[in-house]
Amino acid sequence: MMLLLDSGNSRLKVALVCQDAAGVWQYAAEPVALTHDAVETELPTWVAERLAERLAEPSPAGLAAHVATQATASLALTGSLQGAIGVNVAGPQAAERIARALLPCGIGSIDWQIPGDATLGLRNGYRVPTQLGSDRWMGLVGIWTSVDVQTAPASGQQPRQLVNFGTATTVDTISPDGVFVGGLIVPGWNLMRDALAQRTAQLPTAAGSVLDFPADTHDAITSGSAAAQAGAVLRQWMIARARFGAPPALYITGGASDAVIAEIAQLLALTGVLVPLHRVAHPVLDGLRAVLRQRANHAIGA
Ligand SMILES: Nc1ncnc2c1ncn2[C@@H]1O[C@H](COP(=O)(O)OP(=O)(O)O)[C@@H](O)[C@H]1O
Ligand SMILES: CC(C)(COP(=O)(O)O)[C@@H](O)C(=O)NCCC(=O)O
Repeated sequence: MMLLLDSGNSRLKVALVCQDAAGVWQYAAEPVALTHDAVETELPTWVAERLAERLAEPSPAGLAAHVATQATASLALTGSLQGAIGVNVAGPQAAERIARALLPCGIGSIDWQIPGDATLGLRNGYRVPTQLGSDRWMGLVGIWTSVDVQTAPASGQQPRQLVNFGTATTVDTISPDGVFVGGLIVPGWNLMRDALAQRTAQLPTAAGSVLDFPADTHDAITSGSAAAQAGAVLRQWMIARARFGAPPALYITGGASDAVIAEIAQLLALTGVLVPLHRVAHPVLDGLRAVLRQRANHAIGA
């Protein structure tokens, strides 16, 4: 079993995966999102509980408590974890905290991924490839390779766009021939509203509705933030459609997706083209799964 980590600016997303008979790394449990403040207490417990469930050991709660409080986990647990691979955009302190939290689970080091020129046939068009956020890159690898996305695939001629409504909002485009051609970084849904509340004298932290013609302060801020988020998506979608001559397939992810997805759908409907919005739960973790698979294939010479 391997541990996958997606350390974003707000939350750490974690998954345990194991290889099936076909060599595909499958989720062994539903991935979880933890705040960074909770990593030291909750991460080792979560890992131990999931491992214990998988190994069908008795008293998972007891084992979890053992791992959380002791310097070393039971041999059966630690022995079943082969390692940890991840991406981190939350800074070195977050990485250290995660590494410390995983020591009792038998993880001595984490294989943090950095974007390169190409991964699994997807080419990185960033001017300095390593400057691209590793979560953005791994998310793109995820929608480029994921089995789950094959259920809602882009045709070979279609560009693909991954929109991540996280702490920041990113809107990234893959050309039909497999090049990440660039993308937007926009203040995220909550950052936008927080910035207005913190940097103006009169504006509150808004709790309004998204309306066409907002007529009070809360609705005006909420609608304005949703419009800015959706406007960024629509801009990239229209530009990519013009550039590649085909409507991009849109993949939506991130903690704040629910707040804005209806606004995007409404704006896209105004374009007169039917554009399905594909929700993807864990594109970054999916990308990491694909990287693991590639490594295994290389190891056996496939
Ligand atoms: N139900 C929700 N509605 C709106 N925003 C949410 C909701 N749940 C989480 N968020 C926001 O989503 C962001 C975190 O999402 P996540 O995808 O984990 O981001 P990151 O990868 O940057 O850590 C935060 O800004 C958080 O406030
Ligand atoms: C753009 C991001 C802040 C998004 O982080 P997130 O909201 O997912 O936590 C992150 O991917 C990042 O720090 N990127 C480095 C700069 C770049 O991608 O150009």
